[in-house]
Amino acid sequence: MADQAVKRVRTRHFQNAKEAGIKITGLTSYDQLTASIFDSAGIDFLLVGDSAGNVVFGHGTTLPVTVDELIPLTRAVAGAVKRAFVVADMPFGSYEISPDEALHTAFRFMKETGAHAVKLEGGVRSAEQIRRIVEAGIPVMAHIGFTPQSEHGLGGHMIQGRGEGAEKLLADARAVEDAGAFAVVLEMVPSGIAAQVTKELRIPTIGVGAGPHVDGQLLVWTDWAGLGNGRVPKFVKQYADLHGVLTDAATAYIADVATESYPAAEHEYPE
Ligand SMILES: Nc1nc(=O)c2c([nH]1)NC[C@@H]1CN(c3ccc(C(=O)N[C@@H](CCC(=O)O)C(=O)O)cc3)CN21
Ligand SMILES: CC(C)C(=O)C(=O)O
Ligand SMILES: [Mg+2]
Repeated sequence: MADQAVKRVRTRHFQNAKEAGIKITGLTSYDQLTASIFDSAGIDFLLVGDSAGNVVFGHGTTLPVTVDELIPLTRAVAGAVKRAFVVADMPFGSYEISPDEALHTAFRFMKETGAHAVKLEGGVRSAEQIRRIVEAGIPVMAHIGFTPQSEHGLGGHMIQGRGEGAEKLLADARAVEDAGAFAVVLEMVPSGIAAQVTKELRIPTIGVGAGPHVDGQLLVWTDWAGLGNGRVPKFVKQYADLHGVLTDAATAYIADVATESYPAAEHEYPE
């Protein structure tokens, strides 16, 4: 019985962590195996990101990803964790039209997946959506700075919040806090402005390429584990070389099968 008493991470733990100066850690996950590994290791939250468009489905951007595609992935992750807080990323085209549309999409994720919160992109422009979802009792993680769903509008993978952009970033940060977001992702912003936003807000800031002076960090797990083809954004630290490990394993397997080294006696069923 005792080991069933793993205390789940909840929104108040994000707030408490900020107040206590304890860093929050997050990774993306899209399947039950990685979710279970990261959860057991003690990660605080898992984001089922629309970055699945890049890393699961092989699109060049997140734009083609649909709610129907993310729901089964999110259900797999939410079903695998004992402690981690699971955030469902709302994809491009599933919340922008109106607060009603945003709430409808958030309801789908909450009812059909077991996620604990939703995330959507945009500051001032998404504030009414955030407010509506929060009023329905669903926690919202906001996402400002570089917002990948707007990459064509922003002109590429551009650092946000520099120069004149600092005021816009601060306005976006204040807007999502006022709208009731429990945390905010700051993506690809200079460390100084991220530090300023972090100091000004009561809610925790989660950095993705925002330097160390934020309340938590988040990375796309396949970048972090070196599973991709080597091209990762500057802000990524690769903690493993899964691309190399799996390449070596596949090469060895192909050679073993060719030479009948695999299967060996221990892999055969007796007559
Ligand atoms: N695998 C993956 N990792 C991510 O971090 C990520 C996704 N996919 N998909 C959704 C968004 C898109 N993001 C990205 C994608 C590319 C860069 C990038 O290549 N940045 C370059 C500089 C800009 C450029 O030349 O395009 C860098 O070196 O930081 C950054 C963020 C972050 N998110
Ligand atoms: C990069 C993070 C913030 C994200 O939105 C995603 O993985 O989709
Ligand atoms: Mg995303």
